[in-house]
Amino acid sequence: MPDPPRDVLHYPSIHRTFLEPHLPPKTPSTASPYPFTTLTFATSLDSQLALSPGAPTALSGPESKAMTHYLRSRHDAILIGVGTAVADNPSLNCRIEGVGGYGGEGLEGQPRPIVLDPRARWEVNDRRNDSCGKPIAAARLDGVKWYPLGEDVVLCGKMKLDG
Ligand SMILES: NC(=O)C1=CN([C@@H]2O[C@H](COP(=O)(O)OP(=O)(O)OC[C@H]3O[C@@H](n4cnc5c(N)ncnc54)[C@H](O)[C@@H]3O)[C@@H](O)[C@H]2O)C=CC1
Ligand SMILES: Nc1nc(O)c(N)c(N[C@@H]2O[C@H](COP(=O)(O)O)[C@@H](O)[C@H]2O)n1
Repeated sequence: MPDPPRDVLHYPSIHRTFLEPHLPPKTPSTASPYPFTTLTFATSLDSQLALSPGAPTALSGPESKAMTHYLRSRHDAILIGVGTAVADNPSLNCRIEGVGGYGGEGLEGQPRPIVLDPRARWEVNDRRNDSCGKPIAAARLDGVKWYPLGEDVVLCGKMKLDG
């Protein structure tokens, strides 16, 4: 088996046990028509998300970063806004040990990246396709249509753009 990439992250089983009640069930439930959604973000002590608008800022320490990637492994998709896509050019893959590309096979445990981009500001590059191999879906909200930019369609339901 090839060595995992150097940026592989480890998340201890004791922490996984603690998180389990807050995670989507491993067996999908049909009880709700809505997706199981988890909001995750890092803030500074003075409640900032970034040093300034558009400045990529690493706030998480190693344990928190590993937890974020474990959460990614337990969700089907990871959704960000277009400002974040433009500012950070994020990978949006999962780098926890055991997922596809990090000791696992194929795309196992890799979330699908989704960028909410109602005015088509984001210039798509191929970085995310390279990193996790899944097509990217960018959503335009006007007219409640969804425009897939890869081979797949991601259906997230209808959304209304105010104003
Ligand atoms: N520290 C952390 O954990 C994180 C930090 N960030 C940082 O946050 C900053 C960007 O975040 P945001 O300002 O939230 O911008 P954003 O552009 O990432 O997210 C806002 C989203 O809301 C949509 N939107 C705006 N008005 C709307 C409306 N009326 N109806 C429906 N959708 C609407 C926009 O199209 C956009 O997709 C960046 O600097 C990024 O680095 C982003 C994610 C996590
Ligand atoms: N968990 C967390 N900690 C931070 O300090 C952050 N700045 C973020 N930002 C979010 O993660 C994205 C970067 O993802 P990749 O590591 O490139 O895959 C970034 O775009 C924000 O959504 N998160």
